[in-house]
Amino acid sequence: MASEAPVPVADGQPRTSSLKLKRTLTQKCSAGGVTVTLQDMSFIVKNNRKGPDGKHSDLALVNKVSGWFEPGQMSALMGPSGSGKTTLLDVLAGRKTSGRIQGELRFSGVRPSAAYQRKHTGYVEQVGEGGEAVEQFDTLLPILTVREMLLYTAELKRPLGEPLADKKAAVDQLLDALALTRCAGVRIGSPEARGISGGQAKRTNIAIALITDPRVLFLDEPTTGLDSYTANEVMLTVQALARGGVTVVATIHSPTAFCFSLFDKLMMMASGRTVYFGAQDASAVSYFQRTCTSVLGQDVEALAGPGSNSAEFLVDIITEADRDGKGGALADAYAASDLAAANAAALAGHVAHFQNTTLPEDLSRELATKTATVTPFWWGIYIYAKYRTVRNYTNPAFVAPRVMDKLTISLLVMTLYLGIGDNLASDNLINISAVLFMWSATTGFVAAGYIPSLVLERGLFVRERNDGLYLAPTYLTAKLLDEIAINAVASLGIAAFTFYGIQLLNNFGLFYISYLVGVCVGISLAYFVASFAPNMDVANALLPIYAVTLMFFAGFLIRPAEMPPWWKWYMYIDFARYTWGACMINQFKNHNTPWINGQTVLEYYDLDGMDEWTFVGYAALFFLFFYICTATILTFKKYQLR
Ligand SMILES: Nc1ncnc2c1ncn2[C@@H]1O[C@H](COP(=O)(O)OP(=O)(O)OP(=O)(O)O)[C@@H](O)[C@H]1O
Repeated sequence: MASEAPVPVADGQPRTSSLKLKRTLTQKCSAGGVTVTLQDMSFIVKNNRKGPDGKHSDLALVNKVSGWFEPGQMSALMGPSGSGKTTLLDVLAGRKTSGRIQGELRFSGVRPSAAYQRKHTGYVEQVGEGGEAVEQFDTLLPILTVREMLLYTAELKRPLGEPLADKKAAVDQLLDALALTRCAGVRIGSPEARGISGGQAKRTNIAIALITDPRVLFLDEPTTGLDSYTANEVMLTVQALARGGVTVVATIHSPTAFCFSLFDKLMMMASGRTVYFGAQDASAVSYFQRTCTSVLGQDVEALAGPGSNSAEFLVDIITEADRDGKGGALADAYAASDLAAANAAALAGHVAHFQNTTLPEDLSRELATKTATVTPFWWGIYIYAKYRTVRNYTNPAFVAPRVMDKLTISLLVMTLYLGIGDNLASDNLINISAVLFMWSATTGFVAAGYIPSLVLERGLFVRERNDGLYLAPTYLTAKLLDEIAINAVASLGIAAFTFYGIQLLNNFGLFYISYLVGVCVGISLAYFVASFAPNMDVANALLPIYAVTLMFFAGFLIRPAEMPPWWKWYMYIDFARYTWGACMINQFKNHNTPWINGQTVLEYYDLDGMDEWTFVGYAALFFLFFYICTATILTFKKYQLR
């Protein structure tokens, strides 16, 4: 493997069109690169440890860090574990959801909008921490192949007006550049049904971050969990991107000597402060040799002898100093050094340069963007259906639970109550009321089956929303439509089977629609619970408790007239009362026999004078209510406190 020398690319200047490394990588974007400047950047949180005064004081996880990252170069953020590298990267990429940011962050001299940072920078999150390759799948869709995953992302994140052929070409280039062509047609898979390898999953995540040809690419621990060959290969590809004009900043822990040699610039941190910012070459090692001798009183010359890995040497001496409580002294030494003075002058030069530079129009527009997504709401729904719904509907693991739950209940109900529906003898009325009650109330219980679909793909949702693929309501609507369509078909067959098997009376259409509305309310209820429950266990415990309350207050187990006044209100917010009530009115209205007057039955359950379609409408309002609540939670809840 061989690396390339940096090619300076000025801001606003076209990036090089192609590069020959191990593979050819073509940068389609001819717009300019971006220089990221940071002046005295701090990130402050409330310390989660109480101070001597018993209070939680402010703590700077990143403390007055300054520097710049240029297009065409690859910069490494290094330092001991917990030194604030990821925190700084999150600040640069606009991914912080808590804390206070201070200082000046500018992209090509412009303060970027939050939407710009999310939409136009590529960000590969740290996944697979501790070498756990499995976690790298959390942000990918197991049902899609690698190519489909990239095309799905391209269709959501690249401009709507771009022809599909161009999007496909961009995907093919990325597959080639990241050595994913051989596994392009392989399903991504999951821990249960393995598809691609951990290294391929990592490279797929990088390809996703590159799908829009971003001008700036942030990578958090891109080589974690990869073997040294794959790590080198991935970083070589990233270097090719940098040489193509992308500004690359990566946190990196223990790079191989080869990986480390690919970086042009180094920002070393300890306890949130800069201890070195400068070139990644022999000067970095000699800087620390000098500093350690003078500041720490340690002769570290021998450690960096020939053949030693300089990345290891640098991280080791900083980690050791930090553990000995001398990280601050290293940071002070840097602040007082000639290097820091030269850096400050160079940074001031960069800032001044941009004050006198007119940026290309498209770059200025990008930097000022206020919209978080590239494509509109309806397109998000269409793309979800095109890639995910179509695949879901041919996946037995998706279809079977959605049909089997209804089929099982229907078979049970049918065989238990066969042919009793048109027998209005007084001793049969309770059976008819009971079967309609069970039929309606079970929609709340079976809804628990829809919880995993939201909880288990939370990592994916957070990543895709952060990347600006869609807004929360788009995702929620697409998922609900996916569920409603399959449930509408399954419910039709099963409702017909039940209605005619039991020989219920009056309008089958009402019976079917009221059941379908009940199923839809159940799904939106499940999503609502899944949206705020911290995990599957909590969600699975909450929903059945609520479903039990629905049974009590529907008006069958205790009649409304006998409900204590302090509980009666609950009946009105019980959607099972409306779906069951609609079926009861449908069954008994206008049915008078020598033995019984249908109206009397309805009066007995306090359903007289009600309209069945109005009841269905009331039930549908619960769907709307849960939908609005879920969309609000998905939009505003900080699933990752970072
Ligand atoms: N509220 C808080 N109070 C005190 N310390 C905190 C708080 N939030 C985060 N930290 C600490 O801030 C530090 C910065 O974490 P960060 O993930 O940025 O480090 P890192 O250098 O990327 O580490 P690693 O290499 O292990 O990923 C950690 O030591 C973490 O424990």
